[in-house]
Amino acid sequence: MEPLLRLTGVNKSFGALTVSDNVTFDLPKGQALGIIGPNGAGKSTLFNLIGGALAPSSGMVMFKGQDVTAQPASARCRAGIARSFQIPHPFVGMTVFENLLVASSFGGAGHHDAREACHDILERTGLLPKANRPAGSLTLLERKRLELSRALATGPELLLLDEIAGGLTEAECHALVETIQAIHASGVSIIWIEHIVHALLAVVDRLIVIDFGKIVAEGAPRAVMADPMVQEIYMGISVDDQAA
Ligand SMILES: Nc1ncnc2c1ncn2[C@@H]1O[C@H](COP(=O)(O)OP(=O)(O)OP(=O)(O)O)[C@@H](O)[C@H]1O
Repeated sequence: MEPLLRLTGVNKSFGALTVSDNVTFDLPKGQALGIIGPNGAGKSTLFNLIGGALAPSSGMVMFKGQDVTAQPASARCRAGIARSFQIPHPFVGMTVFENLLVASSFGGAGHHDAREACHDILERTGLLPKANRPAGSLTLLERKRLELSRALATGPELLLLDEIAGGLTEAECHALVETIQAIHASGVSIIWIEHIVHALLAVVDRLIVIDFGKIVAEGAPRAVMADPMVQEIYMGISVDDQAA
């Protein structure tokens, strides 16, 4: 079966710095994929390349069997790729509901009734009680939920989540994980970059590790995390320390 997303030999450099190094992987429809790696490894850049904020130096991005490599972010959003950003930047002077209405007008969801669709999304993400509040008055958790809601309002088939659990308390993180699990269960495919590994492992079916722009490990999440090479790269535990 054709994958939902296919990256083939994707390269990106900023001057002499290679931040995406021959990245190749498939995302089957319905999968939740986690991406981890040290700071500066090139994870957010990969989202920029998938979402269309950046064009690769070489390589190909295919979505639903179409070559989208040359398409801008707006076209990829209409095609069904939505993204949440590491630092939420809602329209702070607008209400939560208005923020969703704006997002829904950019996507390809083709909602029969956009207001009803936005209402339903806020109910799913737990933000309905805040629908008429200005986005600028929200707490960090609520802003993260709004970021997620705005991405959902575009009607995505693929949701890219960039460190959405960062900065939350343990209880807030747990609540957000439950929301993301429900979104995944509703049929949305997910790629989630996250440093909070236990949150990631509660959702994803597969894990990719990136270091210096390269995929260095890939597979079943717990097997990948148990790989001594991954522990050395990601957690600073050297293979020698473990042997000692
Ligand atoms: N537009 C740009 N111009 C020049 N360098 C950039 C640009 N965007 C990112 N970089 C550099 O590319 C490297 C990878 O950045 P990226 O944000 O993709 O890493 P990351 O893995 O997401 O890191 P973090 O976990 O800290 O968010 C970093 O060294 C960063 O400084």
